[in-house]
This record gives sequence, structure tokens and C-alpha cells, in this order.
Amino acid sequence: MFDKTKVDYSLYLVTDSTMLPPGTTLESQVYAALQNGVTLVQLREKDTDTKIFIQHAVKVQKLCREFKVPLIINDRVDVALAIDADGVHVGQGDMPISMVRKLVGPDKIVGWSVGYEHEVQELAAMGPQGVDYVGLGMVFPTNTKKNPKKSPMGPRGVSKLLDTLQTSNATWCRTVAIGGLHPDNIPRVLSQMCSNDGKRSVDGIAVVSDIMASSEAGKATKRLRNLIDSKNYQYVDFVVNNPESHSPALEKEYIQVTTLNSPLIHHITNKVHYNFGANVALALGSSPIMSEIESEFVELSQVPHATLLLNTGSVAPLESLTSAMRAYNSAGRPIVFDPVGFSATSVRLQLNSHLLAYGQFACIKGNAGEILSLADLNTGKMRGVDSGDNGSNLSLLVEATKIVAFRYRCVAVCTGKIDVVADGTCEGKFKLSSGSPLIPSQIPAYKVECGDIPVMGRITASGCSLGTTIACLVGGLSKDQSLLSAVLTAVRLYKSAGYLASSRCEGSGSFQVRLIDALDQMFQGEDPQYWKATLSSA
Ligand SMILES: Nc1ncnc2c1ncn2[C@@H]1O[C@H](COP(=O)(O)OP(=O)(O)OP(=O)(O)O)[C@@H](O)[C@H]1O
Ligand SMILES: Cc1ncsc1CCO
Ligand SMILES: [Mg+2]
Repeated sequence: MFDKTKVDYSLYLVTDSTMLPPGTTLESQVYAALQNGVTLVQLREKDTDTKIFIQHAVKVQKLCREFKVPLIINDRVDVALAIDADGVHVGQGDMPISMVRKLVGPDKIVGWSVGYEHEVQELAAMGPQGVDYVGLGMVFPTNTKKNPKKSPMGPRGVSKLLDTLQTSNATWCRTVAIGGLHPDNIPRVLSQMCSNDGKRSVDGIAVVSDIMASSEAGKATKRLRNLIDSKNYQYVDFVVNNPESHSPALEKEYIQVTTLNSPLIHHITNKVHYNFGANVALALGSSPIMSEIESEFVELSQVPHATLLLNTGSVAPLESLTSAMRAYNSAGRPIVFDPVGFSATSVRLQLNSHLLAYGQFACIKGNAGEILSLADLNTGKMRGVDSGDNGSNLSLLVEATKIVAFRYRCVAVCTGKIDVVADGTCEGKFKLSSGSPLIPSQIPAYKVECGDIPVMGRITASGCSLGTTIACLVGGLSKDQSLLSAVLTAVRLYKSAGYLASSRCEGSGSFQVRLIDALDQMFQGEDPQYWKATLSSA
């Protein structure tokens, strides 16, 4: 008798024989998957006659027993009972959990598909005698479900459900994420799906097509297995974030590296920022290219040191933004995201949320209003694209910046009189089930300041150009260098240049020109130890 509390959910295969490639059978695919590290199998064969279904179930069960992997039957409680399977999985429209449990008894695994918080609360109320595990989803759109009743929730939606499980103390209930999960998105979604307290992540992922539709199901499984086992769910190479090692000497080195590598800074940005951003990139030894030509995105992303600045200020079509994001994510090249006016209107909220669900960013930069909204801490509705009242208390902004950094596993920057930087990458460390080694409040955060420079907030696109500055420093990085230090260097450089420019300008018009002069001058020669802005722990 197997112990259902010890089941390994890490790689869960759900079958679908409608997608088998030529020359394979349901059984041959399951066998290849079992040989290469699948830990749980669910027989899900919709529209199959009972007799055929049972024939498959018996064969698959034999294979699973050989590998000591539990077999779960989808929907058909009768079939599960008839063949003495290890468990059943039901959806919201299937037999109620209490009846399923009554039929299968206490020792079998009962799984439930869950998509909404109230469903999680319902299972929490049933207690450990109800549901053993949940399938959370769907994460992304898939072709597997003909008429999906739910819309994709993205990693953020899964995180909310994990959070509800955590806050309702459903500790016994295990979780797998399901829907559109493939090798190119698994590492990042695994690291992003986490409860708010950082302590609960999914126990595994469920896949259908990546194995069932593969002409090399064994290899496909092995690939998934390796991704899950790597325990380092980071997508960019440079993540060695050692805050202690940050110093003016390192800033100097990073400037040299940027000069040497002259990164291509691909801007997809608002029209107000176009010229300003291009000139800032040039002042910082980088090559700007402003492009919304979708067909060249992949090529651009493959240029050495290419970096994408994705600014949603005045907006290119969503498809275009998404394909740029996909290109840079696939190439493993960094994206700096500036969600301008994040939730100022419902259109912006939808667009920015979509990008956050489908991409992974090295850095997310926003003003106080944007960062507070991203962290769900904004009380008042945002006004336009500017930062609004930034006099709000620093501790709230630090908290919000940490939440954004943690939630999206990036370095987050909140701008204003004092800039706040938080590193939520946790060096790529993340564990299935137990989440991150750090809880959000413990992640490192810093502040960069240089007194009050009101004119910085009085020219348009000054925040956008900080985005450009960050992209230049991040783009210059080589493997094994620190993302956090690159961002800190950029923020301190920009603030110091603002200070210098404000002492030289005659008003906000000449300030912009003076700011580019100052960036140019400081980047070319001035030793960072003389930069005026201070960096300290927040
Ligand atoms: N009062 C201030 N004192 C010092 N620096 C400031 C002040 N206000 C803004 N800044 C700096 O100006 C830049 C823009 O910050 P802000 O918060 O205004 O961004 P933003 O609203 O996104 O700008 P935009 O949308 O116009 O590009 C940042 O580098 C920030 O550090
Ligand atoms: C003014 C303005 N409108 C959309 S984007 C932008 C630049 C500052 O974000
Ligand atoms: Mg802005």
C-alpha cells in the first residue's frame, strides 16, 4: 500500500491520446515518460468509450506499477474503483468531492481542478479529508482544452491561489500548476509562483502536450526533469548579487564594461522619450535603436549585449510588445520594464498586467504611484503618467519596491526624491513546495539620494531616461557579473548627474540638455567615488 502523503508531485504527466505523433501509442509515450522522470500519471481521455478507457487504464497501470508511480484517473470514479487506481482527479463540473471521497475511501488520492479563490476556500473548509492536491490553472492558454471555461491566470494568478491556501491553513493540500507550461516558460514561472509570505510555492507542474505530442517523449521528459531539478530558476546568467561587494570601484568597472561592450539598447518606448532616450544611450557608450518592426525583433535580440527597454508610455500594439518580450526572453537577454501609468486607466492596467504575466524582466522601474500600484498598495487612483505625490512615507515605498522585486523576481526601482532599489532575484534560489529562502520583507533594499532636486521631476521622460540608463549598464554586463550592482550604478549615476545638471541649468528647458552633458561627462571620466548621490541600506 502506498502512502499518499509521500507522493512526489514534481513532474505530473496528464495524458491525451488525441495528440499522439505517428508511430507512438498512449502506452509508449507514458513508458518513455516514466523512464525519464515523470513522478505521477493521470489518465485523461475525454470522449473515449468506457471499454477502451479501461483497457488503456489497465495497461498504463501496469507500467506505472513497474516504476512505483501512482496512477490517477480523470473524472471516472467508477473506473478508478474498478481497476483499484491510486486516485482520481475531478473538475469543478464533475462529481462533488465529498461523494468522491465517500466512494474511494480515505487512502486514495483525490485531486481537484481549481481556478478561483473561493474554490480554494471551499477545499480548505473541507479539511484534510477532502482534497489531497489541486491543479491550479490554467496558467497560460493551451490547445489541450477545446472550450476552456477559464481564462489564463498567469503566474500571478497561481500565486494568489497559493496565497489563499497559505492563509487558510490548507497545509496538507499539495499543488501543481497546469496549462501551457513548456521548457521556455517553466523556469521563470516556477520562480514566480509563490505565496505572498514567500513560503509556499507549487509542488510540481503538470504537462500534457510537451510530452504527449512529442515524437521524442523520453527526451522531452528528461528536459523537463532537468529544468525542475536545477533548483535555479533564473533566466539571465548574471545573478551573482553580492551587495557587500558594491563599491565605487565596482561602479567604475561596470562603466568600463559598458563602454567596452557598447550594448545595443533596443527601445520600445513612448514618443516623448524617443530622442532623449537615444541621446542618453549615446552618452553612456551604448548604441540605441528605436524599433517597433516586429519582424526584426529576433535578429536584434541576438546581437551581443542586446537589451530591451520596454516602456509602455504610449503604446505599440500588444502583439508587438509581446513578441519583443518573447524574443529577448528566449535569447536570455535582459529586459528593463517601465510600466508607465501602470494602472492609470483600465487599458493600461490590462496591457501592463499582460506583459507582466507573459514575460520575465531583469529590472522593473516605476515612479512611486506605479510601484505602489504594482504592489497592490496604492490607495488613491493614479493620476496620468506622472508620479503624483511622492511625499508619501519612505517605508511604504520600500515595502512596495520589495514586493514588486519579490513578486516578479527582478531588481525593482522606485523613483522619486529618494530612489529605492530592491533585489528580489534571491540569486535564483527557489525550492519546489517551500518557496524562497527569503521572505519578501527580508530581501535587500537600498536607497539612493542627493537632496531635493525638484527640476528632475519637472521635465518629461526623466524617469524613462533612467530606464535607458539602467538598460545601458545592465546590457554591458558579462556573465557572472551582478545585475543588482549594475542597476545601483545606473541609479546613482543618474541621480548624481541630475544634481550636477541642476546646479548648471537655467530652468527646466536647459536642464534636460545639462543632464545629458552631465551623464556624458561623468561616464567618460569622473571617478564614481566623486559622484554626489549616496547609497545606503533602506
Ligand atoms: N524631487 C526630486 N529630487 C531628486 N530627484 C528626483 C526628484 N523627483 C524626481 N527625481 C528623479 O527624477 C527621475 C524621474 O523620477 P519620477 O519619479 O519623476 O519618474 P516618472 O514620473 O516616471 O518620470 P517620467 O514619467 O516623466 O519619465 C528619477 O531619476 C528620480 O530619481
Ligand atoms: C507625457 C507622457 N505621456 C505618455 S508617456 C509620457 C512620458 C512620461 O512618462
Ligand atoms: Mg515613468
